Amino acid sequence: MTNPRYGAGDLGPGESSPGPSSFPGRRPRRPISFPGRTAPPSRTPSDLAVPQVVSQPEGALPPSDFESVARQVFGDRFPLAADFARLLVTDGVVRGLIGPREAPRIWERHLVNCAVVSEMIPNGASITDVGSGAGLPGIVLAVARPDLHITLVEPLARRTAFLTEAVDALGLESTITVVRGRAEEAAGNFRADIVTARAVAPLDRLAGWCLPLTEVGGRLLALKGASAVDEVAEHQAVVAALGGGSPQVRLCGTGLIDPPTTVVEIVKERDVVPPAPPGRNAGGRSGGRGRTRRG
Ligand SMILES: C[S@@+](CC[C@H](N)C(=O)[O-])C[C@H]1O[C@@H](n2cnc3c(N)ncnc32)[C@H](O)[C@@H]1O
Repeated sequence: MTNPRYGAGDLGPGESSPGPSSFPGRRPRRPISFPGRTAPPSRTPSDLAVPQVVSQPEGALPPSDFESVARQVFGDRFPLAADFARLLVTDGVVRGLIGPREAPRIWERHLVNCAVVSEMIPNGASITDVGSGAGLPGIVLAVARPDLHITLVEPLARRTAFLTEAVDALGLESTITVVRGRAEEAAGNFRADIVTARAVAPLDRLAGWCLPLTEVGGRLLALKGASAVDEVAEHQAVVAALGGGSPQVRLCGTGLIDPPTTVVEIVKERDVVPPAPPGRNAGGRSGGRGRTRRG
């Protein structure tokens, strides 16, 4: 079973470590096909007399007892959500981005679980999704909310290739940008009203990566599992030192999904100059406690 703290994406065999950062993102192109949506085979007149049943891979459509919830959450974008689901349970599984056991629960545990977070996102907001993996929650939010402008930050080439192909296949090029790199390397390159992250890192590390990418007055929305309350208690002093306000635990999708999605919301109150990495102190030797500000 997937650890909710670390999410659906698995660092499986063959995962490469990130190469040099690539800001802005590369967009390798390789077409993704949609099983069940590809051109039908040529038919003979006798074929036409027999109703064709197109079989769907497991998870491509929501379970019947969950379909009304999925339709309610995605509205008229439900068919696009189904395209993404199909992609995740086919290419996503084959390419090791989604565990095969996630397919039957892809809608409830992943798609709808992420989409309900849009309750907390105002119209037209800019979003940076850190550690998108297979596009959770970034692509899901773009599917549910065409008004958003979303940047997906992901260091692993195998995953950015999938993300880029998925964005193209879903026709989301005008609202999503894929950036290959680590969040901490992206600081200074761009900022967003809201930074999302799901199952990426403990809250202290996450705040250190994400608050520099957040506009002052903007928010970090960290999708967490049952650990949320403990993480807030453990890390709120670090969050404050990083310029964040008091972290609040919110629930999204209450009455729709059980359990609702737990989100730790942190308002960025001020900019903080990050400490220098070890070995970069003024004397050029390791062991320094912080950066010397010049000028
Ligand atoms: C467990 S996966 C979660 C993926 C996705 N958010 C989900 O919920 O399924 C963690 C992701 O964070 C990415 N990641 C790890 N360190 C990162 C960093 N410093 N900056 C950005 N992404 C990072 C990993 O490459 C991986 O795709």
